[in-house]
Amino acid sequence: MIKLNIKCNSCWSAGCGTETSLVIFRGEKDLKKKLLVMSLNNQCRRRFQTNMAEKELGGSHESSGLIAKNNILEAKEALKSEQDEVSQRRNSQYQQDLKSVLVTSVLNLEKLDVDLYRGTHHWVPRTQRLFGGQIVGQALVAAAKSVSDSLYAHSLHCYFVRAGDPKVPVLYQVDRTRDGRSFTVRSVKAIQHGQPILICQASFQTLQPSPLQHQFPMPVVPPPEDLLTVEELIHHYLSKPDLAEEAKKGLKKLLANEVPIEIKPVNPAHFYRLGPEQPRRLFWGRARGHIGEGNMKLHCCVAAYVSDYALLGTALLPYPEYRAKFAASLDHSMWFHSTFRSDEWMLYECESPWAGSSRGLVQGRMWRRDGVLAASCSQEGVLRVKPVTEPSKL
Ligand SMILES: CC(C)(COP(=O)(O)OP(=O)(O)OC[C@H]1O[C@@H](n2cnc3c(N)ncnc32)[C@H](O)[C@@H]1OP(=O)(O)O)[C@@H](O)C(=O)NCCC(=O)NCCSC(=O)CC(=O)O
Repeated sequence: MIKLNIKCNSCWSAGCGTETSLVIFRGEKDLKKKLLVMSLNNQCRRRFQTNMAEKELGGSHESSGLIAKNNILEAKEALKSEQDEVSQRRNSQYQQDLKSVLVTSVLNLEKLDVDLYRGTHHWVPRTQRLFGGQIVGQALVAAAKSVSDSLYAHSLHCYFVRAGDPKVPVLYQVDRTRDGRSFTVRSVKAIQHGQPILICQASFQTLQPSPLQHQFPMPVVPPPEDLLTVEELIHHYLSKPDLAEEAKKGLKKLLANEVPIEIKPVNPAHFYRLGPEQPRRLFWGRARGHIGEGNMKLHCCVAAYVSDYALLGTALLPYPEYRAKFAASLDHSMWFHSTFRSDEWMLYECESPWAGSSRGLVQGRMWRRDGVLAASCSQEGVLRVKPVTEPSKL
C-alpha cells in the first residue's frame, strides 16, 4: 500500500492549507493517477503547488521521496481526459435517468380508494424480503397524501412486524388520527396477504420559526467528488487477481443490483468490513436521477428510503469474525430537521452505540453538504450471527 500526502500551498482560496492523505493499493498506477487527479480537481478546485511525499506503508514497493513534476503534468493531462469522460458519462446518464426512479416508480403510489394506496417494488435486497426503507418511504408518501401542502413531515415511528413479500404489492391504509393547529398525525398500516407488515405513525407540522436553534457540527470528511462510488470500488476489487471465487460472485451480484441510490463510502474499508472497526461508518448518498426543488415532503420520503440503507450493518463492524445469518430491522424512527434535496449529495453518518441480546441499536444523521443537519434516525434490528470460516479476501 502507498500513502500519498498531498499539501496545497497555493490554491485560490486564501489560507486553505488543505492537506489530505490518500491510501492507494500498490501497483495500481491508474487508480493512483485517478485519485491524484480527483484530488487536484476537487480538493481545492484550483491549481496546486504540490508537495507530495510518497511513502511506503508496507509490502515490497520501493519508491519513496517526492513525486516528479512531470507526474503532475501527466496527472493534469489525465484530468482533462477524465473530465471529458465524466461529462460524456453524465450526459448519457442524464438522458436515461432524467427523473429519479424513486419518484416515477417506487414512491409513486396508486390510489385505490380514499386513504388506500398500492405500492410496487423496484429493488429487492438479497435477503428476498422487502427493503425496509422502501416500506417506510411508501408509508410516508401515503400519510403525506392526506395532509395539506402547508405541512411538513417532521417525524415518523415504525415497527416492521412481518417480512415483506417481494412477489405481491403492498397496500397502505391511512388513518387520519388527528388534525391540530400545529401538528397533524397519521397512522399507516402496510398490508400484504391481509396482514400488517409495518405499522407507522407519522407527524407533520406547520413551519414555526424559533429562537432555539442548535445542532452538532458535521464530521469533517472528503467531499464526494474525491471519492469512488460503490460500483467503481467493486470494479476495483474485482480486478484483484487473488480474489476468492465466492467473493467475486458476491460482488458481481452486488453490481447487478439496481439500487436507486448512489453511494460513495468515505472509508471503503469500513463500508466493506475489511477488519475490526469502531461501529461507525460514513458515506455520501443521493437519489439517482433528478427530483428537483420544491416538494419537501417528497424529499423526506426519499430520505426515509435512503436512511435504511446500510444502517443496521454498522452494528456488525466490530465483529469481522462473524457474519449475519439473519439480520432485519425491527423498528425505524426518523426526525426531519431542515429543508434538503435528496437528489443532492448528503453525508450519512451511521453509528451503533449498543448491541446485545441478538439485537443492535443504530443511529444515523444525514448532513447537507453545507453542514446543516437535515435528518436523524434511529433503528433497532435483530442480528443473529455465525462465525466466519474464511477471512475476507477483498
Ligand atoms: C423480526 C421478525 C422475524 C420476528 O422474529 P420472530 O423470531 O419473532 O419471528 P419468527 O418466530 O417467525 O421467526 C423468524 C425466524 O427466526 C427464527 N428464530 C426465531 N427465534 C429464534 C431464536 N431465538 N434463535 C434462532 N432463530 C430464531 C425462526 O425459526 C424463523 O426462522 P425460519 O424463517 O428459518 O423459520 C419479524 O418481526 C419480521 O420479520 N419483521 C420484519 C423485519 C423486516 O422485514 N425488516 C425490514 C427489512 S430489513 C432491512 O431493510 C434492513 C437491512 O436489511 O439492513
